[in-house]
Amino acid sequence: MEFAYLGPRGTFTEAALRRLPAAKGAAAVPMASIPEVLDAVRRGEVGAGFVPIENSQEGTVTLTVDELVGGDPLVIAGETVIPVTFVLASAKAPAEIATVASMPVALAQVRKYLARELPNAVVHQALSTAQAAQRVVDGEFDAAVCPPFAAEAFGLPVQAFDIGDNAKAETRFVHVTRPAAPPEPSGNDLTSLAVYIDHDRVGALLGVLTEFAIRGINLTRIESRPTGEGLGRYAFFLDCAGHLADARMGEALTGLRRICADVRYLGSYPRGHAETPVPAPEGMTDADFADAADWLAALREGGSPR
Ligand SMILES: O=C(O)C(=O)Cc1ccccc1
Repeated sequence: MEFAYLGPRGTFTEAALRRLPAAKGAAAVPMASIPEVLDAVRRGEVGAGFVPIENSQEGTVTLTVDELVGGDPLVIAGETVIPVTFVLASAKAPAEIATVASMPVALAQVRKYLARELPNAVVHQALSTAQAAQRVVDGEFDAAVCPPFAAEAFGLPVQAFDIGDNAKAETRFVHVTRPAAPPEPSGNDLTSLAVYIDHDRVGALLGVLTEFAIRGINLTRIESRPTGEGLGRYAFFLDCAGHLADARMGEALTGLRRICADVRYLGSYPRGHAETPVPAPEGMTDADFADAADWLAALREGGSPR
C-alpha cells in the first residue's frame, strides 16, 4: 500500500505519518500540495493519502476540510495527532532576513514571534513548511518557518528554536481513502460527517444537534464551511464520538438523512490521541436498541412482548 502525503520530505505530515499504525511498512510518496494528495487517492494512483486537518492553535486546515466536504468523495480511515514546534531556518542572521516563507497554517502560529523579531520581513506563503525550506535553499527566500527536522533535512542552520506562539500546539492529520467500509470499531472511535441543512428552515441546526443529543453521542467538533453558493450558504463538518457500527450512531445517521438536505458520511476511525471514550448512556447501548427492536417486532406480529 502506498501513502501519498503532503511533502516534500521534512514536513510535519511526514513525521505524523510515521506514527500511523496503518502506514507501518507502507511506501510514503511525497506530493506538492494537499489537493494533489487527495486527487492521487481519488484517481487510484495510491491506496491512501495523509494530510493535516486541524490545529489546536489555528483551527481548521480549510484546504483539507473543503475537499472532504465538497470534493469528489473520500473517507477518513485513521488519524494521528502530534505536537508541533517551529524553528526559524536560514543561513542568514535574523537582522539580515528580508523575506520569510511557510505554509499559512504555520505562519499563523508564529505571528507574534515574526511581529516582534522580524517586523520588517516580507512574509510569503508556501505549500508546506518543508517546501518553504526547499525554496530557501533554492535562494527564493531568506528564511523558512519549519519543523526542526525540515531544517536538518535541507541543511539549513536554525536561527531560533521554539518560535511558536503557543508551546502546546498540536496538529491532527488524517488518513484518507476512496469510499470504503470503515475499520472495525476500536472502542474509541470518531465518525466524521458533512451535513447540508435547509438553510431557510428555522431551527434546522438544532434539529441536527438533537439527533445526537437524544442518543447520547458527543460531538468533538462542529465547523461551518461555505458551500460556495453565496453568502449565508454553509455546510457543517462534524466529528462525533462513536462508530458507524454503533446502533445509536446508525439511528442518528438515519435521523439526519430524514431531516437534512444532504448528509455525506466521511468515515469512522480510531481516535489518534488519548481521549477517554464517552460510554453509551443508559438506554443507548447496542443491546438496548436490539431489545427495543425485538419488542416492536413482537408487537407488530401481534405476539405478547416480554
Ligand atoms: O507543512 C507542513 O509541514 C505540514 O505538515 C502542514 C502543517 C503546517 C503547520 C503545522 C502543522 C502542519
